[in-house]
Amino acid sequence: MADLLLELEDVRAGYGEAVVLDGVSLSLPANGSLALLGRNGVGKTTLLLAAMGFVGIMRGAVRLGVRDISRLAPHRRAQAGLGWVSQERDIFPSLSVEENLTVAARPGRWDTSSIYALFPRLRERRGNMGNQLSGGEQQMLALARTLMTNPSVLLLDEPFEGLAPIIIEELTGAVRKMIDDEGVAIVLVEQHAEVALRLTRDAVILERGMIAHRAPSQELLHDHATLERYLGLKLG
Ligand SMILES: Nc1ncnc2c1ncn2[C@@H]1O[C@H](COP(=O)(O)OP(=O)(O)OP(=O)(O)O)[C@@H](O)[C@H]1O
Repeated sequence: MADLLLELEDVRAGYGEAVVLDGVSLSLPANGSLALLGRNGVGKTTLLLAAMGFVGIMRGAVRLGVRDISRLAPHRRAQAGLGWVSQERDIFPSLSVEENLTVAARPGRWDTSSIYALFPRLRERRGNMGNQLSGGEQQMLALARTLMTNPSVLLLDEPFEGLAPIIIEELTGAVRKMIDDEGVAIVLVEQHAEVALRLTRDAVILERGMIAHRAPSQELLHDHATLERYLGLKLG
C-alpha cells in the first residue's frame, strides 16, 4: 500500500436524507491519474465534493496519505494538499492574471514562471483582468491558480466543459504535460470520456452512486462494449 495519496474507503454521501454515493472505494497512488466517468447525475461531482469536504460523508473515510481527513473542513483539506478546480472557473474577475496567480501562491514546485511555461497563453495575458479572458482562458487560469497552491492531488471537475475544440486541445496538452512530465496526481471528472481516457492511467465508471467498472484507461478506451453499456458511447 506504499505511496497511496488519496483514498476513499466505503464512502456513503449525499444531500440531506438522499444517498447519492454508496460504498465507493478508490485510491490514487503518487503520480497517479484517474478518470472518473459516468452518465449525468450518477454522482461524479458529489464524489469530488465529498473528497474536498463540501459534502459530508455518512459512512466511510477519506484519507490523504496516511492522514484521515474525513472530518476536516474544506479549507483545511486544501491546506493538507488537496487542490480543487470546480466547474465554476473560480477566478477573481477584477484582478489581473498575474495577481490571480500570486494571491494563490504557496511555496513549492509551481510558481509563476513554471505556470507560464505550462500555459504560454497566460503569460501573454498576464496584464489582463480576469473578466477580459475568454472562457477557455478563464479555465486555464482557474487550473493554474490551483496549481499555484502546490497541491499533492488535483481534483478537476469537467475542465473541458463548454470549450471550443481548439481550446480543449491546448488545455489537454497542458494537462498531459502536468501528468506525464511533472507527475501531478489527478482525479479527472469528464463527460468527454475519450479525452479523459487518453490523458489518464486508470479509470472508474460510476453508475447509480456505485463503482460499476474499473480498468486501465487504455484498456477501457478499446472496450467499446463497456463504454456503450455504461456511457452510451458508440465508438469504432
Ligand atoms: N445540492 C444538491 N442537493 C440535492 N441533490 C443534489 C445536489 N447536487 C446534486 N444532487 C443530486 O445528486 C445526484 C448526483 O449529482 P452529481 O452532480 O454528483 O452527478 P454528476 O455525475 O456529477 O452529474 P453531471 O455530469 O450532470 O454533473 C443527482 O441526482 C443530483 O440531482
